[in-house]
Amino acid sequence: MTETLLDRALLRLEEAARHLTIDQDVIEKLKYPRETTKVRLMIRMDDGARKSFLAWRCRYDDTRGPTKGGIRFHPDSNEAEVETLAFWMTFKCAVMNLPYGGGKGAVQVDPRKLSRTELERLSRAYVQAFARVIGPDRDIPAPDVYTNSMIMGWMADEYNQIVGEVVPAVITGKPIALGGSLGRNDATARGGYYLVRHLAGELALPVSMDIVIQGFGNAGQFFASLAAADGHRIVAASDSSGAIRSSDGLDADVMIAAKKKGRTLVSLAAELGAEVIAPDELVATSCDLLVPAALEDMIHEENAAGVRARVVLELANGPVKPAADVVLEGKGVVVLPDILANAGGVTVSYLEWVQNRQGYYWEVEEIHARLLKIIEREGRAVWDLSKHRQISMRSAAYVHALERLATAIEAHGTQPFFTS
Ligand SMILES: NC(=O)c1ccc[n+]([C@@H]2O[C@H](COP(=O)([O-])OP(=O)(O)OC[C@H]3O[C@@H](n4cnc5c(N)ncnc54)[C@H](O)[C@@H]3O)[C@@H](O)[C@H]2O)c1
Repeated sequence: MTETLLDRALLRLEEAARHLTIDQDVIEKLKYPRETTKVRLMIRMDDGARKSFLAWRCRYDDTRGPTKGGIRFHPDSNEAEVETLAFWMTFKCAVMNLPYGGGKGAVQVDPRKLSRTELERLSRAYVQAFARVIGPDRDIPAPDVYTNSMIMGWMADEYNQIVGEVVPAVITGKPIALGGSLGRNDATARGGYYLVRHLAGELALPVSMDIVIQGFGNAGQFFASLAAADGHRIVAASDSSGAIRSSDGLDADVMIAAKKKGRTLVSLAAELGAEVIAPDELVATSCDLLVPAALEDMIHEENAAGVRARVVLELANGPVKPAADVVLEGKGVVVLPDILANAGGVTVSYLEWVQNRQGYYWEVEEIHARLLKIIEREGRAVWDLSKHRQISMRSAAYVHALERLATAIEAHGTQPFFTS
């Protein structure tokens, strides 16, 4: 049988369990998703035709609280990917000590081929189908790849219409006008940036870093902007059209402005005085920090040996395959793992949910300060654990999360069905 993405993700759980004395019941509970709902969404296209799209929502584990996780619109989305992303969310929320379990959703669609009205109908159809699955105390979606605050706004509105009341806490990553939080748009990148800054001394990173960014979307662009503002250099970057490189540094503002106009990075090469390179050359570019911010499995057995970075910051979910992890560890490259490195997004989503429930909204400085405090506290704990046990940062992050999950699973108790 071929190994799925979820099989590979579960290797991390087994690895972490070896470092802890935990009941086998805990592993049995975390090995499988609690529920995955699959539906076929039917929408009316602009030309009057009906078209259907497969969609899923997975609630992987809700031991520590309502399930939480984004909704992805992507042509390659599938059930195994949704369940794996939900598994990662379970551990991510536990690493950050957020009172949530893990969930995830997806629609198998290329949203770039839909008109705005078709996209809105599809987003509303998703909520119609999953209205009984989601809820502010049950399962709370958010944006992910190729979804954004506008889509979350439509989804929140649809939910409100179905239940007949205003329930902003059902979804995070909403527009500010509908109860979204200040500081949510750049939270994933900011969390990763705060983490690198906090551990820079331990990681022996220079004051001015050379940075390579793979995937120049939401997370990648905000990371570039934060890093450039502090005087670091972006020496290479890529999007789905290809990769560009310049040892003199690429202008982050120019790239971001061009991406907003729908241009590709490759089309900018001449203007930026950059060369166009192959995707694997990007990964092999000499730098201090490599930031994968695209999709899963982008650093694999074939290209891992070429990595010439001191540190890898996983802004994407699952960008380094387990086999590549082994190669990187052998080369002395430190990987700051996704469940910690990109947890800034769900952390500020949590702050958005808190604000929705309390009905009082914080200034952006308050959001940044709270994010900083949480990421530094948990980042430091994972770093100390990794040094203390002589294990990778990834294993340490999983151990840190698994301890919390195990405590919660045990605290729930077991119903004595078979006792006399
Ligand atoms: N946005 C968030 O809050 C958030 C939070 C946590 C994790 N993440 C993860 O970060 C990653 C990126 O998410 P995002 O929200 O920035 O998505 P996005 O859709 O805004 O950006 C993805 C980018 O990756 C690029 N890309 C796609 N295929 C590529 C390829 N083969 N090579 C190079 N680039 C490629 C796309 O062109 C796009 O620029 C995903 O793994 C996502 O799960 C995002």
